Amino acid sequence: MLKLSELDDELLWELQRNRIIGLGERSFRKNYYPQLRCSLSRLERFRALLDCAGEMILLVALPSGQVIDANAAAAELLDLPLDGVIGQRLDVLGFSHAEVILAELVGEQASGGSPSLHHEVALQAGDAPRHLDLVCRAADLDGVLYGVLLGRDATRRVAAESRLRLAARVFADSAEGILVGDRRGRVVEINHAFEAITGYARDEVMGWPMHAFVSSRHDPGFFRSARQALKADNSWQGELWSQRKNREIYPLWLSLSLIRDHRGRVQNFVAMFSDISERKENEARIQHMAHHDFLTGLPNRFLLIDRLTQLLATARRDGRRFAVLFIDLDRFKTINDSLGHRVGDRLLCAIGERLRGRLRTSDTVARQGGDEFIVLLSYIEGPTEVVRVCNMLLSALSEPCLFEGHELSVTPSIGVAIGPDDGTDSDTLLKHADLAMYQVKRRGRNDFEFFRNEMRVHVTTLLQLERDLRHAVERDELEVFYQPQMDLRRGGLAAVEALLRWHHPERGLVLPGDFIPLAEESRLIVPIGEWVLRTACRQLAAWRAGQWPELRLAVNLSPVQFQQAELIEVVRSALDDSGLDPEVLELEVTEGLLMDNRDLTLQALADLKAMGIRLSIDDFGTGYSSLVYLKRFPVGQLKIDRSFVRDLLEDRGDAAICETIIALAGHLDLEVVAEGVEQVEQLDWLREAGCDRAQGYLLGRPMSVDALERRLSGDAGLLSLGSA
Ligand SMILES: Nc1nc2c(ncn2[C@@H]2O[C@@H]3COP(=O)(O)O[C@H]4[C@@H](O)[C@H](n5cnc6c(=O)[nH]c(N)nc65)O[C@@H]4COP(=O)(O)O[C@H]3[C@H]2O)c(=O)[nH]1
Repeated sequence: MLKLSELDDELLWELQRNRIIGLGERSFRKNYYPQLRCSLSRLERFRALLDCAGEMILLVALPSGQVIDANAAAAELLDLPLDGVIGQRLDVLGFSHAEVILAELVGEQASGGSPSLHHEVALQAGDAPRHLDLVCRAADLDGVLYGVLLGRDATRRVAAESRLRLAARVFADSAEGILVGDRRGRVVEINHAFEAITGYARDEVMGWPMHAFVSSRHDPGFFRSARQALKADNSWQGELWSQRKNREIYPLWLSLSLIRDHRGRVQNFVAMFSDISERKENEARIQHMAHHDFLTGLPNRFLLIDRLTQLLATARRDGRRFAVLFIDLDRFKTINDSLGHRVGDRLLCAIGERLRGRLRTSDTVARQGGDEFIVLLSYIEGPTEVVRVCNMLLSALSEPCLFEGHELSVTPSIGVAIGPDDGTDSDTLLKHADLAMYQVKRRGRNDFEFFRNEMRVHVTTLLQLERDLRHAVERDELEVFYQPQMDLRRGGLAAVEALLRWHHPERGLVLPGDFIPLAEESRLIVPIGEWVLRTACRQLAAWRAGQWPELRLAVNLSPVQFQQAELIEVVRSALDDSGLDPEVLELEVTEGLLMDNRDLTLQALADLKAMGIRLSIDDFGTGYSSLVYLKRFPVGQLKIDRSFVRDLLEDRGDAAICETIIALAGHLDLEVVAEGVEQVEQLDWLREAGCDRAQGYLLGRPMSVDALERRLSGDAGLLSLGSA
């Protein structure tokens, strides 16, 4: 629409003149023209006024909502030229709920009232949506109904409100506790999490000083440094001890910030914090686990080394001595193997408790693993003090413990090293205490010994022996000897037991007792055991093909060999290679192995049975046997330990044990072999008692192949004895 102000005077005149029909020129000029001129000017001023208004003004037809007129602010707000606004309907111009507004205006007018209606509408004008605060009113102009809409851009306010709402939501729902303080640090607002963490309700704490929540554990220096950081950076973060309403002290992680006004004056404090007690507990638990033995809860090797290092440092500084006690439990393995790991574990815990209970709190009791404990006696006055402690521990640890109906007792072997005299670093001290302990074991256990320098020589020898053993197979230094077993029922040679010998280049013949434990410890027994089995199977096949077609073979298997997944494959392949029938092979295992509940062992025992191999229990009667195991496992033979055979003629107890084992085997349909038969009388006694086989020096020592063949083919051989 053309504005009146834009028309030049002449044109305006023409226009007005044409409109005024029937008035004479003169009369018009005289009577109406000044009046008209005045009205037009007013109209023009009014128009300019509307256009100057910052608010949008729309005149819309009702009920259609078509814009009849609009001011400049409307065009600007709608982001359209004015003539793009006029003539358009409100909904087309992007007004949300235009229909509702129009209906309300019509309704209001119809009901006789015409109050202003307030609406907040969204306006989809241009790219960015805007918001308007609308004041609407219906107006009847000369009988025609119009709507007058005054609108103010509320986009910024709506956005600010929405931001505020969001902030309020975040504040309320935050899992972190939030406290807002005024410029003097008095609480003016808290959120729900604050209430949940501290136990205080909102109303209780309003106006409290913020420092009321900090525990008195902190010294003034702590607050000083926090204040300095706040001053410099407007924020501070750190760990803090706080106190809940129930007086519980707990750790929290706090972020404190300052809010300043435009002149830089502190207006508010905002404290955001989270309860980190759980995290701290977890950290402490992990820390504890990393430094303590899982089973006994005692310090582990890491912590032990740490304490040992500290003792060494103080010893260097102030010259005080301390003692390292290396404690190993005698024959613990037998208990573990025979009664199971559960009983073994409980015994270890009981020993740990006893050690802890008998020593000073300043001393360290650690578990190295297995049945080894280490005690650090800090600051000792002299050797007599250590002797007194060792004697006390010897008697305390050997007191019996009662578990699940078993009365168990173990004795300790204790090796002592004095720091820093016997070593200036932790490794050396531990090694020397270990060496001393080893000497106790060799001397017969259940005692203590101080480290001496000569002990080192012995250990070096052992290490050398282990090194040599590694090469023994490839250097062809090993040999299988065979010891005959006599059939006591029919006479004659029933079987041979394969027994390993080592021809050491410097030491000469080394017996198994001196190297099998080393081989087991280093797991060298696995390849060596395989070599023995293959060699013995080949030899048996040769003998069976020749002079002794009925001969059987007994081979020792170490528990360590049962820990290799390939054991069954190795046995099968040794049999296949030699062409032997599995029934002729007897594998000797210890009683303890049957009590080993490890899957690998149980599976291997079952597989051996399935193959048809006979299992023989070596040294029967010396371990913690349970008859249940004899039933449960595919045992075919018991070997009476030679300690019972040795004195059976003199000792009624030993004779009774031999009789009982023979009777037991009879009932369970097992074969019995008596070991260590050295006298003809023993042999006769065993035969009388119903023992199936005998083995011992009387019938032949373990021998090389040649020696055995010579011995058994001679007149004084086993056969002649057997027929005696
Ligand atoms: N005093 C006395 N002793 C007798 C008599 N008859 C036999 N012996 C000895 O008793 C041991 C019997 O073997 P073991 O109980 O299986 O005990 C064996 C066995 O447990 C182990 N061993 C030997 N060879 C092997 C092997 O190839 N593998 C494994 N894993 N262990 C083996 O070493 C142990 C000791 O073997 P050796 O020194 O050969 O000792 C042999 C044998 O020489 C006797 O009448 N009187």
